[in-house]
Amino acid sequence: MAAMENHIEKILFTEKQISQRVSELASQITLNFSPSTNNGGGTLLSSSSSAPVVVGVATGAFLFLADLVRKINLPISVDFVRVESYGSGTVSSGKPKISCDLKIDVTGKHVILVEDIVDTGNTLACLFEHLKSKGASSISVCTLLDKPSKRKVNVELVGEGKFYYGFECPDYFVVGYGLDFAEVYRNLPYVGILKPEMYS
Ligand SMILES: O=P(O)(O)OC[C@H]1O[C@H](OP(=O)(O)OP(=O)(O)O)[C@H](O)[C@@H]1O
Ligand code: HPA
Repeated sequence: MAAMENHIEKILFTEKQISQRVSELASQITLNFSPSTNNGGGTLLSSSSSAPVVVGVATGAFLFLADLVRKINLPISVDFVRVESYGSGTVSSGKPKISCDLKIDVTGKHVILVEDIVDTGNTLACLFEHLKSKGASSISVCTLLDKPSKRKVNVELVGEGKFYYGFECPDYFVVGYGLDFAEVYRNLPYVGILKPEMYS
């Protein structure tokens, strides 16, 4: 067994499960943002409506974003924003800091924020305020993991925005597929829990 795998207590979501779910999410997004598609969810984007700007929240979303956008069949734009609130620990500082802003002007655009995980919701709340102040016409969220048991803040979706999520995450601090502990383990191809001694 490779060295890094020896650090893992349990795999929660396998590479195959993640890949399958990413395809499903990409299909849903493609359908919901296709011009003149009445997708059953009530959204009807006119053919003049521009394709969304997909914004990855660095660093954690980098793998999910890369896999997701390759499966979205729309002429989207891609950008990044960097927000930090966990540092090298497992508890949110409660004060996310935007340390790198978007390059693309999102005024009047549909934005899809791509996250690896929504945990307390602090990061999302901070980004929503930021994107609203920039005049995005709708803000959706697409997160691989949703951890509702830890939620402290809920955001109100903007415009026709929707909340897409891959899996509900149990109440553990998880690593892999972009998620880190102290900047390590992001390159694991699956999501899992570390052995207790690894967190110390
Ligand atoms: O809902 P919350 O409690 O705010 O947690 C979610 C955020 O925490 C992590 O980012 P982090 O600040 O660790 O930075 P990183 O993406 O560089 O790992 C994760 O990537 C999310 O962006
Ligand atoms: O469970 C988690 N793992 C890694 N990073 C995180 N950021 C918020 N929650 C988590």
